[in-house]
This record gives sequence, C-alpha cells and structure tokens, in this order.
Amino acid sequence: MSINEVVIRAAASGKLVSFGFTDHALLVKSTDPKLSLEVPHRQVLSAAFAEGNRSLKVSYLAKKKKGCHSLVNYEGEVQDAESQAVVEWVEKVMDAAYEGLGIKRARKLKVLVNPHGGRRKAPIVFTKTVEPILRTAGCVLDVHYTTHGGHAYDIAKELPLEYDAVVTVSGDGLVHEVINGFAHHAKPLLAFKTPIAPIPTGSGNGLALNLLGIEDGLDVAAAALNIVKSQSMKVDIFSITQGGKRTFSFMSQALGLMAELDVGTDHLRWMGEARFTYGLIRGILQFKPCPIQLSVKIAEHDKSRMAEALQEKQRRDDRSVVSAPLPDETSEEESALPSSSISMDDTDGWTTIEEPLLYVYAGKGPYVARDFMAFPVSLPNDGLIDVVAQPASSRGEIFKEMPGAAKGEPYWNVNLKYMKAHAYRVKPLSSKGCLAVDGEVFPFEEFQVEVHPGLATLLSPHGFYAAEFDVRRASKTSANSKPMNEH
Ligand SMILES: Nc1ncnc2c1ncn2[C@@H]1O[C@H](COP(=O)(O)OP(=O)(O)OP(=O)(O)O)[C@@H](O)[C@H]1O
Repeated sequence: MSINEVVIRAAASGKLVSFGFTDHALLVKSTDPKLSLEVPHRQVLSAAFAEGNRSLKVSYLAKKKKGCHSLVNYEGEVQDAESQAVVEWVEKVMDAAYEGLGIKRARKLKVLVNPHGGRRKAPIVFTKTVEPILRTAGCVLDVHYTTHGGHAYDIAKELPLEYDAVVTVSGDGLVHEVINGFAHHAKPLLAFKTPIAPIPTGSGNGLALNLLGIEDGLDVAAAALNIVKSQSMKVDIFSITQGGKRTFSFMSQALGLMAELDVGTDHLRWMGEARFTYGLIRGILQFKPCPIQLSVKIAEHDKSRMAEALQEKQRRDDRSVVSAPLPDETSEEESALPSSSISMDDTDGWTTIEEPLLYVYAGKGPYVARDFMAFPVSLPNDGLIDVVAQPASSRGEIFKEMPGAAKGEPYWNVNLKYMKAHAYRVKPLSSKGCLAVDGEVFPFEEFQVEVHPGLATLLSPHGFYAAEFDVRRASKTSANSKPMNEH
C-alpha cells in the first residue's frame, strides 16, 4: 500500500518528525520543536531507507533567516509503516527530486579548489560547506587543489570527457583558465560541452552572481545546489587576438579606469571585493584618459531596444538551457575550434569612436561584482558582446553614477555609449596603459575581439542571467546614447 507520509523518531532529538509529499514539495513537520516547512523538490538532496534497522535519512537545503542556505539532515527509526511502503515512498521522493526535474542523480564532478583566490578561504569553505552537500547528493568527486597559476588550465586541457561538470572553488580567474584549457584540449568542442559551475570564493565572483542572482550569488551552499540540480546553459565566449596569439575570455575585457581598479588593486586581495570600490574612487580622482582608439562592428546601439530585447527574452523564458550533461562523440571535423572569422583589416560596417575615453569595458553577464552591474542588458547567447565606452566627461558625473552601479543605472546615462557588437578592436595611442581580460593583466597592445556563439556551457538554475534590471526606466528617460562622434 502506498503512503504519502512517513514519521520517524529523530535520533538526534528523540522527537517525532513527519515527512509529507506534494507535487512540488516535501513537507517537514514536528510538534516539538514546532516546525512546519515546505521544501521544494529542487532543494531535496536525498532520501534513503535502511531496511535492516528501519532507519530513514532525509537531507535537504533550507534557507536560513540570514538568507544563506544550509544542509539539514534528519535520521531516525520509521514509526508505524511497512518497510516496502517506505521503500516506495523514498523512491517517489528521489524521483521528484531528480528525474522529475530532468536531473541525473549522482553527478560525476571534477572539482578545482584554488587556495590562493580571494580571502584564501576556498579550502575551508569547500570541506565545511560544499563537499558535504555534494556528497549527500551522491555526487562522485575528483578533487584537486591548485598549486600554482596555470594549474587549472593544465587540468582542463587534459580533462577526460567523462564529467558532468567542472566545479571551480575560486573566483573568475580559475574559470578563465578552464575556458582556455578547453580551447587547447585535443577535442575542444567536446570539452566545451562539459558545463562549468563556480563556487564563489574569489574577490569578484561575477559569474556566480550572474547565474544565481544578487541574493544567492555569494551563497556557497546555493552554488553547491546549482551543481547538483541545475541544467546546462549555452553561453557565448570571446576570442581576443593580440599579435597573432589567440586567448579566450568568458567575462570581460577592461581598459583604462576599469582595468586599473581591478589589476591595480591585486595586492589588496585581503580587502575582498571592497578593493574594487577603493580602486574606483582612486581612479576617478586620478581621472586619467584611456589612450586608445576604439572601433566597433555594431549590431545595436539603441538603449531602449536593447532593454526591450532583454525583457522579451526573459518574458518568453526562452531557455538556452539544454539537457546535455555528458558530451557525446562527434566527428573529427566538429571537434575543431572555430577559426577567426573577422580579419584584422576588415573595415566593412565598423565604427570608430574618436572622443577621448575614460574607460572601455566589454563583456558578457550583467554583474562583474556585487556592487557593479556593468552589462545590464547582456544575454547569455545572443552571439554579441556588450561594449561600454565612457567619455572622459567629468569626475562629478562618474561619482554621481556610483550609488546606482549595483542596479546597472549608469546604463541610462546619455553620455555613456553602450553597444551590442559582433566584434571590436583597440589600438593603443600610447605605450602606457592597462588591459585586463577576465581580471587578468594582458599586454597593452593592439587587439581584436570576436564572439563565438554558444561555445561554452555553464550550469544555471534559470536558463538566463539572474540579474534584475529595471528596464522600465527606458520610457522615463531619453534612452539613447548621445550621437557618436565617429567615422
Ligand atoms: N596555488 C596557487 N597559488 C597561487 N596562485 C594560484 C594558485 N592556484 C591558482 N592560482 C591563481 O590564482 C589566481 C586568482 O584566482 P581567482 O581569479 O579565481 O580568484 P580571485 O582573483 O580572488 O577572484 P576574482 O577573479 O573573482 O576577483 C588565478 O589567476 C590562478 O591562476
């Protein structure tokens, strides 16, 4: 006879706890201490019954008052139910928690922990919080602690194509290494089908914020749940060609003020993300123009239209999610990396911006840090890169924009040029300057960036970026950039 509810006497407290089941949640109730909780199936990690001693163990993630998730385990002897009925109940719960959500149980994961990232807490965060969640969910872990810069690149380059995901316990720098390792893999296209999922223990953690949103973006337990329960999302990545050398970038390229506030504050890693605010204020006070010529192959520069496209995409819930956990074998031809499709001397459809600029910031994914939504209308796989160019107007104007930066409000500043582009190129006009790619220092030399649509794969709970951008402001303001001083 099938049952809908199982009652146990919890071994830890000696109290009775009941577990009910609905289409969308597990119901957890006890009278002492008083508890009544609906746990969505997505948050249920495991249910297991040992027939020998009639012990039932149920584990899930609960959101605490402080806002973070934490692992909850209940274990105890089943009261008044036939063992066979409990076995069936457990299978019903597990089915709803995994197959019912389109998720494979017991994912096989390659985990890369960077002891050097951010405030150097990655090893403790991994062993104390993340590993127990992954193991409770039955994941099979293959864990490496990176010992030097470039270690994650080497591991990704040689990665056997048998993992359901690569987990980076670090900041965005390790993701950059994994992406470039995949690009140099013997079968790069297949390697790129392995999803990457971050556990935010770096300084900026832009990728985790984009996938999980502002509320959960820095919650390492929520990031662990993303690894257990999310589906794949295809994302565009970029290649940056500089002096004949090609590097891949997944998040951003920064020049001028935006580069200096990042790589120029590397020695202040101990400050956590506050180092970016310090770098920004210092940069605004110095107000050094960025000595470059910027040329862009523009796809769109109307801010209202870009905001509408974002709204439309999210309203349709047009998921870029594909349920493709493991790469399959494809032909040799398909395994080659896309070659550069735009030559360095192509001039067709390019616009050159002549105004003096304070910074250029280009990339994908709304957040670059918790307090800076740099690319609010970015979409994961529109095949375009968002390019922002800030004219060297006045210190006051930039300071005025600071409070709204976490919500992407500088987007609406008429002086700020915001373009969606197929490609762009930069020519330095001086030997002194600063270029940062995904937060790493690059030579300040001529380069070109192009987009590779949907090449990489991430794990995402939503299938689109989780940032909330107030697109309604489009109707209240004169939304477009000022006419470009261009040729
Ligand atoms: N054991 C190690 N010792 C020194 N450096 C390491 C080690 N392992 C990895 N690295 C390097 O640490 C750098 C910083 O890592 P990462 O960028 O992920 O963290 P972060 O910079 O603190 O965070 P964010 O990029 O979000 O600001 C990477 O460039 C990586 O190459």
